[in-house]
Amino acid sequence: MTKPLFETIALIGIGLIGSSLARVIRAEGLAGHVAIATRSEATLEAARKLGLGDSYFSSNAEAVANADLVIVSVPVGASEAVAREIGPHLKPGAIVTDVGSTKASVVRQMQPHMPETVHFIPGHPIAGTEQSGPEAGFAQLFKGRWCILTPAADVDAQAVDRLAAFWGACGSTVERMDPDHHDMVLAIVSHLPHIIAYNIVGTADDLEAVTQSEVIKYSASGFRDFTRLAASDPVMWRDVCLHNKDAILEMLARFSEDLSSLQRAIRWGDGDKLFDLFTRTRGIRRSIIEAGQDTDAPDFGRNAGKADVPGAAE
Ligand SMILES: NC(=O)C1=CN([C@@H]2O[C@H](COP(=O)(O)OP(=O)(O)OC[C@H]3O[C@@H](n4cnc5c(N)ncnc54)[C@H](O)[C@@H]3O)[C@@H](O)[C@H]2O)C=CC1
Ligand SMILES: O=C(O)C(=O)Cc1ccc(O)cc1
Repeated sequence: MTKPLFETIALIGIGLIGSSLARVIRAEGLAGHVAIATRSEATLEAARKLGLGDSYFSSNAEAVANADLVIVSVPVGASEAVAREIGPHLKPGAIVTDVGSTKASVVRQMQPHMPETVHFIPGHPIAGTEQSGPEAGFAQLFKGRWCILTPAADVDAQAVDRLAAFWGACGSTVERMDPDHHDMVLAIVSHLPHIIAYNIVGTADDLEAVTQSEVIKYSASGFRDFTRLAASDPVMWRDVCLHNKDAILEMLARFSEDLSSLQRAIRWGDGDKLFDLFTRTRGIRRSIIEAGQDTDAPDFGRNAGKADVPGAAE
């Protein structure tokens, strides 16, 4: 039996991401001991029933006391409170990381509470679903996905390599990035799509009063895709919006400008403009699938040009 990557891992927060980590850590033998802490007693009890860890704590501070790796998996708005609690109890030499969907704000919230004796390396697995809670997790969640680490320039390189090796063992490919750059990129590829989904489903719900049950009755797959994203956890996404405010507002401004331009094209019957945009975006979808980034989608890459490929027929 090979030695685990870490003797003790503490998981703070045991929802979708924390419980998926617990499962992959167990499946891959990445820790000798997994300590779990979470805010509510009911969630801690659920984690215990699911057998996700080796020890369970109501106190975040107690859970981290002996840990070599601490992974904070809570809504980004709770990062400061957690860092304040655990800071004085961290073991010297420990690696402290998180999984939050925004990074600059997490650094601002957590860094001041980190003692100099620990290695603080923020992270973000680009992997998730619209589900939340400890029952929703699964060990394969991170497989074939990216994980972005945003360490400060002066962080110990060996500690960063060790954390990268951990994510690699979870099945992810690791990239390093500056926190502000991360926030700008994620604003367009993840945060805006969720905001647009919340908005369109909200608009349709408002229309429901006018159209009675037609919104549900005739909802086509396009609208259904939006409802999946719009079913994502309200606390998590409230916090993402509040904690990546600048980047999201900048991307929303760009988005609104482009939407106005599309609106004009429709109003003035500019079919060429519509056709050109729709052709360009179809190419983007295909290149994502060719790059193997969408495991649920039909494989345009292998079957390109064949008649039975959805969307390929002209
Ligand atoms: N859901 C997703 O698809 C993804 C989420 N993330 C990020 O992962 C983090 C966790 O998200 P999920 O696991 O989806 O959320 P979740 O709602 O499933 O779980 C959050 C957990 O944090 C706990 N918690 C809240 N405040 C706490 C505190 N002060 N101390 C200890 N525990 C506390 C809750 O009890 C719960 O167990 C968030 O920052 C989110 O932005 C990152 C990638 C994907
Ligand atoms: O469910 C989906 O489609 C997602 O986009 C999951 C997701 C949500 C938040 C993240 O920070 C990363 C991934």
